[in-house]
Amino acid sequence: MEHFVWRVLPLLTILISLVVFFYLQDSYRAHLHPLVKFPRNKCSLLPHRHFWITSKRIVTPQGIISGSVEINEGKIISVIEGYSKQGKSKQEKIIDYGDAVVMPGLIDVHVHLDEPGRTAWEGFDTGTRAASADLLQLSTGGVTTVVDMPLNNHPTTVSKETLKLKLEAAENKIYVDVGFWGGLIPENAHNTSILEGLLSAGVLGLKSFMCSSGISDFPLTTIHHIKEGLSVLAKYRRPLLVHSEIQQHSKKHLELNDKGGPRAYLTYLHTRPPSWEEAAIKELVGVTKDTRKGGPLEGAHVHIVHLSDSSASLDLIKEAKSRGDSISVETCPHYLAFSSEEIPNGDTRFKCSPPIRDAYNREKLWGAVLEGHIDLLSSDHSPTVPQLKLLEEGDFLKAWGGVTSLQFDLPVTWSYGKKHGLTLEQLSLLWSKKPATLAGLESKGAIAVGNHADIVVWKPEVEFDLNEDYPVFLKHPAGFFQMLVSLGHNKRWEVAAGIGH
Ligand SMILES: NC(=O)NC(NC(N)=O)C(=O)[O-]
Ligand SMILES: [Zn+2]
Ligand SMILES: [Zn+2]
Repeated sequence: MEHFVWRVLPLLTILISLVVFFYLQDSYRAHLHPLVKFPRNKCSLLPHRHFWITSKRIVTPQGIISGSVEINEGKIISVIEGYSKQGKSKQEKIIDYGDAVVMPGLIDVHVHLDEPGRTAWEGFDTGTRAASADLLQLSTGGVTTVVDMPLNNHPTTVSKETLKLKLEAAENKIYVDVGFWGGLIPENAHNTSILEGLLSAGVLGLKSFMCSSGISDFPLTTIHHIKEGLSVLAKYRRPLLVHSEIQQHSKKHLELNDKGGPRAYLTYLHTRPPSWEEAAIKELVGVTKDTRKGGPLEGAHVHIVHLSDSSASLDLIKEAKSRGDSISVETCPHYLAFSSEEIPNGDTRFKCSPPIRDAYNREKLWGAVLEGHIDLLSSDHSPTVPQLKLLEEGDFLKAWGGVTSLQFDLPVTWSYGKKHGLTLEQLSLLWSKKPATLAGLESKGAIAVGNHADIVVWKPEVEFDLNEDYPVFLKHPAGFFQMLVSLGHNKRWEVAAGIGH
């Protein structure tokens, strides 16, 4: 790859003293949500148990305030506007962050950590370390909770027994709080006791694919399986997350006769047109009508993961919402950052499903994010071992689909978002409040009294250099930042940044 002169990027800088508070969630409803907990003793940045943090920009549900947040034993016990140090005895621990932004930690509800079974792909240790990132190294991070997907790990998490294997694998290997989705597959869709076993063992909801997942022990479900799953989910008032693509008849000749062949990104793009997403979402909204108040599936919720099509598919979701269906949708930073026109032939790091579409589609996705039609953001961090990405051959049709991005959720969203007018309040809704609501994590997602003190402190206006020794904690660093630089996105921002080099 051509060597770029590394430029300052208007990516946000995480304060050197950035502090992310992780605390044991003792009171967590363990019987329902076995959130695997970040051990307190590992959080050495702030050894205080009772302290105040002050800032001129604290993002709260009531807006941005200048004031203080009081924290005791990992819980927020007061949020005071217009706080002043007067009256505080000197031994009280007050950490003043000036005008840095204090906001709820990010909650990434779509992460594939691949453990047990495929730890070589990621694993709890590197994945959750990247989520929090080693903040003292001026890195990124800011993710205080991740919810792990039931596939790419082996065995897949499709029963209370396999959930137990996951919990055991995660113990003492995590740097942030971790929740879990269970898997809905044909084998358990009609077995109410297996699904109830999963849900009462504490998964936060279920996940299914309407097309091939690329993983043999996680087969696709039809709308009939989905209806069965939703009838159990209604009882627990939990969501079903759906990979919403249904394979349409593929014009084989088109795929391979595209002038670029399998190395051309367009060849891959043409194999998964928006009609795949539209077909799946059309079937789903035919079922979500029953989730309305008083409907036979009231209490169940359908969440469309990683939407890429900003046209017909999004229109179907908007219509369903307007009719009162219990449905929500996410998109991911890679759909908001990149466009098909700029993806180099052979660079299979950009392969994911549904595919990254053109710039017009990306701008429409941004519009939907800013207008609130897209409820939340997630990374869909779906890494694999380098050899399965086929980076040498660059065969988009055979390479593993999935983007490596977990460590970069915040800087990438903000750096592109601020150019589209994204506000800090919107950022906090998209990455904290709404994901907490989807996952049923009532004590997370906002800086509010009684909530967990999961907090990220950062400075949106400051920039940092992106260079080869940038600390990437993911197991396979060929991830987002390298993709950004390989497309020269830094050059475009250089002017915007207006910073000398
Ligand atoms: N098995 C996977 O992780 N697949 C993932 N792959 C992508 N998104 O390309 C996904 O989330 O669908
Ligand atoms: Zn998916
Ligand atoms: Zn995924």
